[in-house]
Amino acid sequence: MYVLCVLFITVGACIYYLLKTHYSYWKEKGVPNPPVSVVFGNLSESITFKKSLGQIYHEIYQKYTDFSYVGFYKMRTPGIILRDPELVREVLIKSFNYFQANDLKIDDSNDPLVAKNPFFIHGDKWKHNRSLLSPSFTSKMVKPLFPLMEAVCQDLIKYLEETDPDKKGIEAKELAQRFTMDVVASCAVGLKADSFKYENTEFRTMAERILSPSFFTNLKLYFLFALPSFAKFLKLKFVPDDAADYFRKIVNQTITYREENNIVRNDFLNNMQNIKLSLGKDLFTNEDITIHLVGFFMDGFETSSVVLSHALYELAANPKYQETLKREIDEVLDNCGKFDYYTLRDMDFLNRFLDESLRMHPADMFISKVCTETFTFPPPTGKGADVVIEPKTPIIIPIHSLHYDPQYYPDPEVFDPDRFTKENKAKHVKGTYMPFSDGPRICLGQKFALGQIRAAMVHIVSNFEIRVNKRTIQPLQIDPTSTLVAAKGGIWLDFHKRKKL
Ligand code: HEM
Repeated sequence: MYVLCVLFITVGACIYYLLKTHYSYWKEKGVPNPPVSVVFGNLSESITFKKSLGQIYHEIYQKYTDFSYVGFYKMRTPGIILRDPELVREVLIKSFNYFQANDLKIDDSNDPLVAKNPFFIHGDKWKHNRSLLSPSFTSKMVKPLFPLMEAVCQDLIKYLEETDPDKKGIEAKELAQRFTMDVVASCAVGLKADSFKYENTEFRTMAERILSPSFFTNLKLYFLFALPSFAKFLKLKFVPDDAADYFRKIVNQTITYREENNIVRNDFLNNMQNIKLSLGKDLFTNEDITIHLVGFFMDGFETSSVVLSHALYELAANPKYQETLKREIDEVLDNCGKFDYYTLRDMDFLNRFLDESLRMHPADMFISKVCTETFTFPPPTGKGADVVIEPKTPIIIPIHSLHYDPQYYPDPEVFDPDRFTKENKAKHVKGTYMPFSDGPRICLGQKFALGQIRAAMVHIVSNFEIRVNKRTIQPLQIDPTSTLVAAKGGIWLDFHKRKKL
């Protein structure tokens, strides 16, 4: 018994020593890092969902003010959190080739419908797919989709007119999800998802199986982001089999119907059919089309809902800006008679407002790249030896932290659209504002996303005065269980119909 105890303690001590020495990686390189817990590194509070990964990175960013970057341990893997905007630009733009991969591993054979989504791939495969998709996301291609977005805006207004007569409040994220779901279904594949009419259409149920935040989706995404090897072992996937089969069926049926009836509709599916025609059906198959359609949905639905719901909150919380926007809308209508893609794109106050809302509430608190070839960083204090960054090192770009750093945005908690006047924008330090990221991998769907968000905001403010319902926890707090940014307790708003003059 005595021998067993000694053996047990010795083995335990050895394991502890090995784990502890493993965590000396950054110290040996002269890079500061916060204290670690054995096994989980710096992520232990995220395991229990006490803090999200974004919140943990933000706290580290705020503590190490004298350094251009900080080391940390993603479980046992040494990673880096950038603090210096110049280094952020180095990683995202100037030395893109060394950091071109996102830190997310997808098992192609287990998750075939995300295998070619640009977000998850890199190298030549990424270049090829990005160049195939890019033409579908230019202003010229998004403009014809505007009438489809407007049709959904009409459904949204009708829904708001008929819902919540006793003003218990409408949850803005849920509202925004219905809106973006219908816009994506219509603009991607020509389907009427009817989310404002019915609670559970098949399209909505299947689409929500992919990304809509629930406890299990968040848990699954957490494993995929923080413990990719474990996620692989469990065979976790972004797109469950039934949802994958449903989208395959929709694509095959719609393509067959359009081909047999010579139907040409200005939408994403039509662009994909044109690629199939130019490359040939063996090089670009219906499965490829399904992959890109699901990608459109995965990349665009939840992100746009987050941004729209927070913009609606800021309108409600700042009545004077809401009235300024209403006046701008009235002026545009007086001058042009109606909205179109370009008139909304060029509305000065609307854009300043949205830029500021995206500063305070970027959908992703951070993006995570991974070093693919050995690279050298200057020393984190500016003095001493350069630091060699080895392949496979995760590099965190802390979008939220840069947006809230008072040296770049004074009084960062104050909502102020004037930060984004033309003159003030020119003074921003490069590399400090990036709700859509930057460089060759910058969000492909930015124009589409902003188009639909502007359309919804303008239609809502034309018809309703928005106020914050008392169910909203103010100031907004970040929900630590959510992968993308979400407000704890939800964003509850009242919509009061404006009287027509
Ligand atoms: C307001 C809504 C949106 C926000 C805030 C947003 C933000 C982002 C961010 C931060 C990235 C990461 C870029 C990087 O890895 O450096 C990204 C990538 C991407 N986004 Fe968006 N996005 C939005 C909407 C959309 C929409 C509507 C689509 C398409 C319909 C889309 C398609 C993509 C794609 C394909 C990528 C991967 C690009 C690449 O790696 O080459 N996004 N987005």
